Amino acid sequence: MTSTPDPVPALAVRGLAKQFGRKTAVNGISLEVPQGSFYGLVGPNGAGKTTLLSLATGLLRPDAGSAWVHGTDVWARPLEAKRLMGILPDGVRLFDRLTGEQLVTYAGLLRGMDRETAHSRTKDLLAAMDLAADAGTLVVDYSAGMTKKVALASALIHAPRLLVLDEPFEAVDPVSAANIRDILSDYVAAGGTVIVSSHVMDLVQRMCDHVAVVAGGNLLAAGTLDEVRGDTSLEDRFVSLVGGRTRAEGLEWLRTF
Ligand SMILES: Nc1ncnc2c1ncn2[C@@H]1O[C@H](COP(=O)(O)OP(=O)(O)OP(=O)(O)O)[C@@H](O)[C@H]1O
Repeated sequence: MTSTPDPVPALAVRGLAKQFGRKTAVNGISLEVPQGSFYGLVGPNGAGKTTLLSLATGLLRPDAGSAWVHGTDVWARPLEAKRLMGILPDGVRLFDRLTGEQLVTYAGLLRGMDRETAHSRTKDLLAAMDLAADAGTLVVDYSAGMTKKVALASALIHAPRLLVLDEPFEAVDPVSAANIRDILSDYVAAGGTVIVSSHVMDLVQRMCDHVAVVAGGNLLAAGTLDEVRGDTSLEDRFVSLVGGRTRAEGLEWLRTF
């Protein structure tokens, strides 16, 4: 017996747009993220990646457009949609006067988990993130990379079907990053879907099977990794799509010694 693939994308967005004053951060983007994909979102600084992910996950209200998670309208049925998602937002404040252990457990309790399950999953997650020794430390005293990891643990605790991770590897050491990559790969192999935004092309190229390139609030390319990069590297394709390579003219004063 052959099973037919589920045609409902893990995330679908149509015509998402957001303006901040006169700045168009996201300029009517439509995109589909297939179930079971490891999807990379890349773009230069200020491209609109964080804004796009915030609009798509219900953190920021769009001026126009819609988003669906596994067919559930994010803005019409937010509770249902959020139950399906684990989100690692960029730069959002955590309850940092809790210890790492309290914060992750609290995330589980907020998701309606019983205390025992929340405790045991917290223990597993802190060990997987190499934070077990700092479980009792206040999050405010964590380093940037430790904070990123504890936020990721909080996003994973309810075993969501879709993980949306904004710059998950920023400030994370290479050993922890490799451990996190393994966790995410296993999660995708088990049928979960991951969306990561990243500036690190090499990482996206090694980890992701799909990629979207965003610049100036527009979607420049999207598809499987091979469709987007063609026969070049993702980095070369990115530079040719986005442009912006400049010679350091006007900085002659920096070479006067
Ligand atoms: N709250 C805000 N108020 C005003 N402008 C904003 C706000 N958030 C984002 N912007 C602007 O929208 C544009 C897109 O920003 P966004 O943070 O989405 O980019 P990004 O691709 O995530 O960038 P980076 O890779 O540097 O994190 C930028 O020009 C930014 O200055």
